[in-house]
Amino acid sequence: MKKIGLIGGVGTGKSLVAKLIQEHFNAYIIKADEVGHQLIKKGYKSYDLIVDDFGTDILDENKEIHRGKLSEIVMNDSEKLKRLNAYTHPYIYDYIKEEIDSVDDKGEYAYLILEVPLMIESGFDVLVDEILYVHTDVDIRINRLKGTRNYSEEKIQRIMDKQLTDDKYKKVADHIIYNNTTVEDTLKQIKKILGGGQYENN
Ligand SMILES: CC(C)(COP(=O)(O)OP(=O)(O)OC[C@H]1O[C@@H](n2cnc3c(N)ncnc32)[C@H](O)[C@@H]1O)[C@@H](O)C(=O)NCCC(=O)NCCS
Ligand SMILES: Nc1ncnc2c1ncn2[C@@H]1O[C@H](COP(=O)(O)OP(=O)(O)OP(=O)(O)O)[C@@H](O)[C@H]1O
Repeated sequence: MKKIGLIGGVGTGKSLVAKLIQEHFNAYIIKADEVGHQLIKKGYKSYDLIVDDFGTDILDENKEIHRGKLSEIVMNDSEKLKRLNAYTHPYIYDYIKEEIDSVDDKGEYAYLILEVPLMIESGFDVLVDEILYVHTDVDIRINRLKGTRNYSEEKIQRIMDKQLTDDKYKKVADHIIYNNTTVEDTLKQIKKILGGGQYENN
């Protein structure tokens, strides 16, 4: 099983690329964002660490962490973001490592796709064999995110400021996918990279 890490800044199209790979290839997908959302729920260690530090104002009526409120706090304060990362990343890493090992043991998949926005910054790259960077120009990302996720331009800019520059992403990438235009064009590039048709579903 080849393990491929998907990287790229907010809104570049990592989820789209993961979905296309899943539809067209024999691939198992892990999304670090979703693992992170699960592991900050009530009952997990990260929840306790976060609430101890940031207080109960970040909780909703069910005493779960309100991610929008927490995001407002940490995306405006690099020190606080660093602390949030320290409360979450080690647990996300361990969870993902275990999941990869278990998928590998079953031997059912040709590819493992790991989507982590902070792959390099957080050292998750040791879990994969190759890195695929999804690039989309900033103005296109802003328009897409404003349209589909209701993010404000300021929020998008603040998140981008906390992430690597395009040049740094490019430097660590084994492959680059340009997702500026159509989904069909992006799929064509994916097929070229994973290629051969050997593991294609159709
Ligand atoms: C800040 C939180 C609460 C915001 O949750 P929310 O549901 O609003 O956003 P979501 O998780 O979908 O993230 C949206 C995008 O923000 C960016 N982002 C998320 N966390 C971080 C971070 N720690 N540093 C930089 N960018 C980040 C990513 O591009 C991500 O795709 C949440 O992202 C979080 O708990 N982050 C810390 C854990 C983490 O780093 N997860 C990313 C995978 S390792
Ligand atoms: N080629 C494309 N054409 C049109 N819309 C696109 C294209 N690629 C992505 N989008 C849209 O842009 C938005 C961002 O894409 P996506 O969610 O895949 O990005 P992401 O890199 O996974 O973001 P995040 O870092 O926040 O997880 C989505 O609403 C998606 O539908």
